[in-house]
Amino acid sequence: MVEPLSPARRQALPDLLPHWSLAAGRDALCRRFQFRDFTEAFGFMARVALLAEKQDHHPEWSNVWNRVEIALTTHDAGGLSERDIALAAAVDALLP
Ligand SMILES: C[C@H](O)[C@H](O)[C@H]1CNC2=NC(N)=NC(=O)C2=N1
Repeated sequence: MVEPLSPARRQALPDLLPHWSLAAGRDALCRRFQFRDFTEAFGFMARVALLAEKQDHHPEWSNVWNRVEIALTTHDAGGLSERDIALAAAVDALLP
């Protein structure tokens, strides 16, 4: 079991992760990414996959050609946890 995100950290989310928003109807952080083409989008996904394995925390995501949508939530916590913040920040750091 993983600790759910504290109310204070939850309140800080917009400052901590300004590019991510709370999903409608579920406790998840989401962000859409757009790239030049499929090769770039898939290259990004490959890098995120390596991060996910390193952090043992895995995204829910979809890809349509040059677009990637990521949702982060912690199944073991039944909602957001610090693991989602850590992975979102690491994903952001991949981008220029
Ligand atoms: C056993 C393994 O550590 C867990 O199942 C991990 C793997 N990746 C995970 N990813 C996500 N998003 N949530 C989890 O609760 C989770 N748990």
